[in-house]
Amino acid sequence: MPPAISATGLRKSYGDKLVLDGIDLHVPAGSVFALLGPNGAGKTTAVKILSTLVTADGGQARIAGHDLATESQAVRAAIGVTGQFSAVDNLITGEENMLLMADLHHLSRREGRRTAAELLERFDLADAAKKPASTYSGGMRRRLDIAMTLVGDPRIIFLDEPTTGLDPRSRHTMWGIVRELVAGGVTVFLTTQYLDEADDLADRIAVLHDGRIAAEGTAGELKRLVPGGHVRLRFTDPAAYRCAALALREAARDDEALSLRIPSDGSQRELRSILDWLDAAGVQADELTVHTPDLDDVFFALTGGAGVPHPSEETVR
Ligand SMILES: Nc1ncnc2c1ncn2[C@@H]1O[C@H](COP(=O)(O)OP(=O)(O)OP(=O)(O)O)[C@@H](O)[C@H]1O
Repeated sequence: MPPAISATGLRKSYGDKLVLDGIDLHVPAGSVFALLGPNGAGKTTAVKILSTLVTADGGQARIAGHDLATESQAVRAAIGVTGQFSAVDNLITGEENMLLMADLHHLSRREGRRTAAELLERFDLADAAKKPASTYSGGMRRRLDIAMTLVGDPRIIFLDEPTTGLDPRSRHTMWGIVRELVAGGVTVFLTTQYLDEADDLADRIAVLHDGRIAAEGTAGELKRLVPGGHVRLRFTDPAAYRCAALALREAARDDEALSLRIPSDGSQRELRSILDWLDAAGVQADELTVHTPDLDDVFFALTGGAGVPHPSEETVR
């Protein structure tokens, strides 16, 4: 099977603003690929190019085995796109939107009704089917958008920031939808600004920064790129803290918080040696936290941003 997407050297400028400065992408069929980047990084531009909506200034790409430049019709037939440039018409009902899509795909009236009903049901929109799309919540609208895309039974789906602006429950619903699509053999190319989303959903992740792919790999591979693993010991007794700080010379001190940060890969061996040392010195730490690098570390290391708080720490008391 050809890769779902393979692109080399994609370039795009708007006026004198260089948005994509030669990016390579390779997405195996049946996988989830996340293009990760902050606002304005060029994610939407990449999606628009790969889905034939915008022409690249340079580079080549094949989508589902078809050349993007010379076989754009075949590319269009193989893909579905949903995202910031949503296809949902707010003035008509969810069902009417679906039937319009069915018409566009030349389904018979009967087939169109059946497909529409099936998809509306699948995306939990059956109850709202007869209401105008303008009354839908953000989550419902995204679900309708995806349902409309699926009318054409695409093998590759582009989801441009599928969860931006959604509440946590709708985000998780959307993640479930992506997993279902992939279980059905669809390839998903998604863009996101959320590290947890890429971590959770994607087989491979590319970080877009300054118009280039700053790094690409599995979440695990990316996390191994950056240092940042450490063990943090927290004390409530200032004397115990001082005693530990004097002995553990490699530790970074935070005198105010009475905490020590020791570089560590978080392995059992290293944890044991820290605990052994504490025991031998008769020092009692009140809290021990193991921090392994997460995608935040990767992202900020690659894009030069400042650190952010880490919700993924595991605390042992
Ligand atoms: N049609 C256009 N004309 C001029 N500039 C554009 C056009 N489309 C995008 N840009 C610019 O290109 C840059 C990348 O935009 P793009 O929408 O691809 O970013 P993005 O990563 O998808 O960000 P966002 O999350 O905000 O959508 C931005 O600076 C944007 O202002």
